[in-house]
Amino acid sequence: MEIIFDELIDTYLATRVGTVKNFITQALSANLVNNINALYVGNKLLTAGTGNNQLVNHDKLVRSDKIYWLDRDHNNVYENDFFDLMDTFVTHLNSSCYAGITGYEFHYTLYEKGSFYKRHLDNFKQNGTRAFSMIIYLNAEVNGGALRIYQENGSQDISPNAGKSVFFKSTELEHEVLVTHLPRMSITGWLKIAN
Ligand SMILES: O=C(O)CCC(=O)C(=O)O
Ligand SMILES: [Fe+2]
Repeated sequence: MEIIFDELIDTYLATRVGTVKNFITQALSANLVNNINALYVGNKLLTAGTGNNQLVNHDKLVRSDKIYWLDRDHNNVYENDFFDLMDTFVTHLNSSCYAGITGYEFHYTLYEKGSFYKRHLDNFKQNGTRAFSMIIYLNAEVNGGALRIYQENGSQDISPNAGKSVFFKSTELEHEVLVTHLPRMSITGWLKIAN
């Protein structure tokens, strides 16, 4: 596991965008997909908003994904496997990079066919507890839906394949999700620092 964590951290340090394949196993990915499908059928997924907590706009021109927050209290074995993995990663990140992460939040995300998320920044420095953005992709099959990351010297497209994780500083990099031509599933989250 440490090798995978280090690849994510090293690619982040080298290029400001960390990526690694097989951050989670294909088996865990498939089980998390099943969870999203059950949430979808049970009508539990919420329309995602933009902006801060005081003012959440459900602006379908900006983003059209649907979300559901993970929680250990759900007592779902796969959700807890995911949290266990994240706890190990955060411990490793804090001890190897003094990152000072004190918490996190993660939601399941479903982009239905035709959905997208326009160019944005995940956090503005003023109210910043979201230090790092992290996405773990779950799709066995991908068609469209790349994550496009903008840097000064151009942009980079990342294909959202099952097991892959992406990691970058939330205040630093603008990015967007291109239109997906298949349902696109992921876990999206933020590693937080104390305010
Ligand atoms: O799913 C992705 O690739 C990125 C999602 C994203 O940018 C966000 O939820 O803020
Ligand atoms: Fe984002």
